[in-house]
Amino acid sequence: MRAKVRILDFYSGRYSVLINEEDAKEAKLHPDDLVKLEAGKKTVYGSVVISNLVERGEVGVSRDVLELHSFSEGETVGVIPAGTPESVRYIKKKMRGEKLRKVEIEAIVRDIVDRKLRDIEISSFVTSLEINGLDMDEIAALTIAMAETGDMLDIDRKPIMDVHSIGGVPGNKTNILVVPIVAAAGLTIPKTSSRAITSAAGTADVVEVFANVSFSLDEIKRIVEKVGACLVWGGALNLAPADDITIKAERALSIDPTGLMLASIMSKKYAMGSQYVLIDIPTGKGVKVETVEQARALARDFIELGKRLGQYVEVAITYGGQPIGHTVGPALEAREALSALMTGKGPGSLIEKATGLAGILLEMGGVAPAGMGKKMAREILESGKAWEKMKEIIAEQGGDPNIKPEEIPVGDKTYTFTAPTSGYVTAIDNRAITAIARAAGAPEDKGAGLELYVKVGEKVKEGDPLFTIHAEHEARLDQAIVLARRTDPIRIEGMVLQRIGNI
Ligand SMILES: O=P(O)(O)OC[C@H]1O[C@H](OP(=O)(O)O)[C@H](O)[C@@H]1O
Ligand SMILES: O=c1cc[nH]c(=O)[nH]1
Repeated sequence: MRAKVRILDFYSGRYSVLINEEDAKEAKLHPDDLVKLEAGKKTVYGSVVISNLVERGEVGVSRDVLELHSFSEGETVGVIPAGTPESVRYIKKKMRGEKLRKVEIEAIVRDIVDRKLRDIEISSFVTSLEINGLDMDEIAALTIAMAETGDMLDIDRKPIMDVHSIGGVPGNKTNILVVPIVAAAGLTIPKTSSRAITSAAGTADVVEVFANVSFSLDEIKRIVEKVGACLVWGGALNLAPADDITIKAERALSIDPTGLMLASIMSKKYAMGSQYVLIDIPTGKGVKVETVEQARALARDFIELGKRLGQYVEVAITYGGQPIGHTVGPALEAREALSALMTGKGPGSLIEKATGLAGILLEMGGVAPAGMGKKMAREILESGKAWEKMKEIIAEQGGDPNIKPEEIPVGDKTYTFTAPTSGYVTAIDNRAITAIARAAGAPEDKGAGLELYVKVGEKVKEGDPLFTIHAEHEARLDQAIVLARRTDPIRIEGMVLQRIGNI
């Protein structure tokens, strides 16, 4: 059928195409059927919503659809039932645990990018990868398909360095320090990050507190050519565009299937033209990788995938047994990261990890002799050169380089938990900390999160503060308090852990 476009002022979080009830009956269209809107050479896919909000002969498009193509009011378009895409058959094949061929993976990625696959099918794909996994041939095919369905950055500088964490550990603002340290040493590092996947704040969510993170590829090229670095959100670019779409499904399920994680990270690095890549694998209880053996196996996969893509990859297995630094949540983490850059001082875990990772990159990039990278990274941080570089990045990304970290607003609805007894902190539950920060509203509410006052091994007295929850709304604070009471995320014990009787 042909119909006139009516622009409807709503976002539905999906690509909604409204069809009048009578028209739908005649065209045998049902709710959630996939339809193709054809306007000249441009084709857009969306899901049918049957509604008399539109007249007969009209097709209503939501604001989401307009993001794919700027239809004009009254424009005549073809509305064509699209049927089930062939790629759904391949998703089912993966559900049965079968290996996918390269062409099948390419078809799935193309259909994700073209929005031919709906949320339910994308969630099924992500779930099938969580359950049945991918082998290295499939991962390489997925990585290349994800990169090649988008744009590629071409920066005329060498070497191009990059760093990426697999995430999972709460408070991981580390790369906000690593990038300016490495760039201050004269290396080029165009860093893209995703938003939170399983955590309460991805690096892009944190940087967005004090600078813009959404740029076009041309703008990124300009920023990186000028200051040697950026800290931007990969999802804003047409860079590996399937990534941000699958991440939405992952975030909703709070899962990050290993094969998809490899492809997600490495497709972004490939598309940015990165030649030397450092991968951070936080390892410990309650994060994505719990044992050093698992971390080593994953490291080998990253290195092998890098070889197939023509990239030199090194991996750092880092301690992830408790949160990094003392803050969790976008604004609180932004305060901590900026203050560490500004003063060269901060929590041991943050400084130690950031200078350790930056040091490896300085050695990989050939500006520090072997074994001297960490020392050089620390000098760059303590001398204020990293902060000067960070100010340049902030200014280029539209933020205020004179920002005062302590003035960044954080959630003013607060509640502090105290030690119920004297003893030692024997464990901090990563998963519970993340869940509490998310219950408080992070990452969407930038001011929500947690401030932690203790680390594992520290001695506390009864009544000492353990952590404060920050929220922007009372209701979210209440939810977070209930969860914190239920999960008891900081374990305090005396030196005698258990008494075993003589029976
Ligand atoms: O912890 P979760 O949310 O699972 O993982 C997502 C985070 O991990 C990576 O960190 P980085 O950008 O390398 O610093 C991603 O880009 C993102 O910021
Ligand atoms: O960018 C990232 C980081 C972690 N996991 C992913 O899937 N992508």
